[in-house]
Amino acid sequence: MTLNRKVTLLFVALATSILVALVIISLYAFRSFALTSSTAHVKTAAEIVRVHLTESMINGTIGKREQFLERLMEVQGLSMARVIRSPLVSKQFGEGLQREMVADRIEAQVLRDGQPRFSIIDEIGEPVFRGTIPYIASSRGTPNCLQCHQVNEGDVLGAVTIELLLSGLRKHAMTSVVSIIITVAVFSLLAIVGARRLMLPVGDTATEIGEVVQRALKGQFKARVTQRTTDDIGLIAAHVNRLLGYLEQGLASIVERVAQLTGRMPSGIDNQLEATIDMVNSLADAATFKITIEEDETKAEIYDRFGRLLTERFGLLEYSFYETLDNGHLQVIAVDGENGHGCLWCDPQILVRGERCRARRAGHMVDGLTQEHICTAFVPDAKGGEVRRHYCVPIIQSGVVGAVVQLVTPATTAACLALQVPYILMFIREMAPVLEAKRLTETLRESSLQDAMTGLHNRRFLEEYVETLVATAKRHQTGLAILLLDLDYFKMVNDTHGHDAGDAVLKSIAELLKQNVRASDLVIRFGGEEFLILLPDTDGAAALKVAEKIRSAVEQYKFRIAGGELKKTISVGVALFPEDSETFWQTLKYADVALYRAKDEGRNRVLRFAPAMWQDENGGY
Ligand SMILES: Nc1nc2c(ncn2[C@@H]2O[C@H](COP(=O)(O)OP(=O)(O)OP(=O)(O)O)[C@@H](O)[C@H]2O)c(=O)[nH]1
Repeated sequence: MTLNRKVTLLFVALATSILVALVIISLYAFRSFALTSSTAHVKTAAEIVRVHLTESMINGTIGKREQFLERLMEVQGLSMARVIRSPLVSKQFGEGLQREMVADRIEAQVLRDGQPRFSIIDEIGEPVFRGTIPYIASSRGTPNCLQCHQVNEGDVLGAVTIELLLSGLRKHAMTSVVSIIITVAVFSLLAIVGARRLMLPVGDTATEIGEVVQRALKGQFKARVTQRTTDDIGLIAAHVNRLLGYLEQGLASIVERVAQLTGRMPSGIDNQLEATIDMVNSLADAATFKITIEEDETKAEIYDRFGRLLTERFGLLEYSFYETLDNGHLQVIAVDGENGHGCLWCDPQILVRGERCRARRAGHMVDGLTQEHICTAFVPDAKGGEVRRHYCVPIIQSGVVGAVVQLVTPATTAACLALQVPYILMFIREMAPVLEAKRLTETLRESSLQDAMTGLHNRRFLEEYVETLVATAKRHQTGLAILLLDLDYFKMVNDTHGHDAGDAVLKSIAELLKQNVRASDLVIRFGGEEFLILLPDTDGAAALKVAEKIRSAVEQYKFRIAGGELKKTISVGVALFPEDSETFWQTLKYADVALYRAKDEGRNRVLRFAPAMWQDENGGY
């Protein structure tokens, strides 16, 4: 029920109750008034009759009392007046007139007990007030009753019965009640109309707020509430509109950011807000996923984890992962959660002729969910039973298709997978650079990109990997910290303890450096006793912390050499890409400048590059 209707009903109920109460109170008041005034009138009339009868007795005209009583009947409003004798008076003066005999039970009772009786009787629709009042013998005054009557003080001499017509009084009462009803009804009506006019904007505003909130719950913040008044209700409407505007802008900017990050606008069938929240959650989960796989040791581990994610999070049981080999052939990595499986969902020819794979050839997504026969290499009935559909995603590594993820689903659930594809792509996007890094790392193990003595990456590795590193930092819009480290007075080790001792120290240092950074960070032997550490996704403060941790670890470390132990210190120069320079190599140069400033300032310290250092180095520029 609307607020307006409720208020109307309340007012109608109140007005009706007031009306009923007023009618009851008025009728009761009129009845009380009628009884009181009629009793007084009857008593007065009875006294007049008594006085007249007494006078008539004294004057000897008592025989003409009947005429008096008949004339009395002509008094307006008096319908009956009758005098009756008590047995005591009849005994002294005889029975009297016929009409002076006791006429009914009330008169008999009054003569018996000397108490007056009053009542209202309805005579054929005419309300009548009747009173029967006794005449009691009294010796007070002159003349008095006992002078003529042979009775005792207090005896009942007779009674008078008088009836008054109440129809006039009733008519007045009814007229008054009707006037009250009409007045109250008119005022109530005015009050209801006024209240409805007051409540109308409240009710309408409340209804509109309800509607816009319903829409907001579905992610639609465009609707606004009409501001009908300038009072509190108008203010509520204005506040709700401001809130909606804020939410609309907020959602728009989140949608834009999500679109930037995912390359896709979040679009729910009927709730864009929920779709956006889903995508933001997935982005966060994908970022967590990336952190996890960065710490995985091998590519196989990463593929395995991704396969489990497809099954557990997206309910996808059928899929294939392929990798491009150096000779351009494809290799099956996993099929439906199993490694070492042959080619199942594609023509095995793709393994020896990579171009046969459409995703590998084209370098973009192949949507077999909406375009059923888009790829002829796909085998839709590989497992028998229901025909399958597929969606293939190429993973670009160093500018070429390094791997292909093939998602497979029964044709009946193709639409469902199509809805999940954007979310799966977020995970693939995060996985791609990690896979590439792992791939490079794995290749490195048997390649010349590794320093033979320490097992660390070497300068050549850096030259090959730097492009990917820089692209990832730019895409993620995060800082890449560069730490250039150089052992202090290392020459002395060789000179004092021999070259082998120097080698042992360098190996220990390499281990120490690896232990003090994350698995996803890169430790490179940059020169003889010079090391480079690259910290992705790291800002200046965090980089200085890591550098200080390493410096302190080296300072405290006891290097074992033939014939004993020795202690060394290290100096560290820190620079940040792209904060310090837009090119990686210039940033590295800046780290070098900071390192040699650290050496100048006494060694065994960490120095963050500052532009002033570069100006000092270059004579003020
Ligand atoms: N044992 C050993 N020594 C090396 C290797 N590579 C470089 N060195 C030596 O490291 C020393 C580097 O010395 P310098 O560059 O003069 O500097 P430093 O003695 O470390 O003094 P700082 O000014 O503190 O750097 C040289 O004596 C090199 O021969 C190596 O692979 N093994």
